[in-house]
Amino acid sequence: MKVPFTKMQGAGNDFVLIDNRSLGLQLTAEQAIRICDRFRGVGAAGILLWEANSSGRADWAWTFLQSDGDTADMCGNGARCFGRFVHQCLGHNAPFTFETGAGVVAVAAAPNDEISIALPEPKDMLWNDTISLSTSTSTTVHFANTGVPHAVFFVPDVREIDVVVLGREVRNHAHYAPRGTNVNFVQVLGLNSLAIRSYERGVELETLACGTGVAAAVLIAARTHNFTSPVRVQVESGDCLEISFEDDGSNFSDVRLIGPAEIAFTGELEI
Ligand SMILES: N[C@H](CCC[C@H](N)C(=O)O)C(=O)O
Repeated sequence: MKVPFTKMQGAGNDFVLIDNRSLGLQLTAEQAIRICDRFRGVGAAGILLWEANSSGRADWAWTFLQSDGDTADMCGNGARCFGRFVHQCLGHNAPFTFETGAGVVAVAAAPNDEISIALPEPKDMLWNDTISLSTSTSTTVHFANTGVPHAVFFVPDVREIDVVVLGREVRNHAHYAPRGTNVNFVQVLGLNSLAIRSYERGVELETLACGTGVAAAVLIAARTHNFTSPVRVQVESGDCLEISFEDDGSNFSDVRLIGPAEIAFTGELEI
């Protein structure tokens, strides 16, 4: 079966998008791994399937498969790419909602040809937690689930971090078992300005950007470094992502991720 796809990237986090509204495609883990393979397939961090929503809670739904073949509840950069893809296919830029494993996400066109998404309400936030690592027995770590789980470490210089080695240790740490966590190393550049490098579960490597990780880092910084909305975050690709939010001092709401989402190329998969 020939399946048309669009390869997209948002701040360097890349995805294969498929309009599955009428195809009835159900990809196996092996197929997803093959498609995402950078040598044998298209190459991507994940696959996003655009589907009809059956719950009545949103306009559309997606299925999100990562490059290891597993599913994940949410993806911030993927959601912006999904927004651009749906806009492109429908031929207009009207706001819409879609259902993810983490709840309903709202998409809107933003200035400068960017896309804005409203993330699910953050949960399980924990700051100034400690974890013992091979490099130090008591390291301060913060945590937030912004659709998917994120550990956050503040470091003096993100360039000095071995993201793959340290990220993998934390991702597989007993502290976050059994589901594991994404891991973010964050440098404060100034008030309301961060640089970040992220190790992603499901890709099992550093990626060039992680949108939900950026959101987690910003919300933690609001509590630990008095950050206020909006916050600009420099990601590993060199792009900048923006997070805006409402904060009543104890709860966050209306958390939005704004940034680029671009089509790289289109093609046909043989499935
Ligand atoms: N790249 C994503 C996160 C994917 C989620 C995933 N890596 C996991 O939690 O397993 C983002 O932009 O938010």
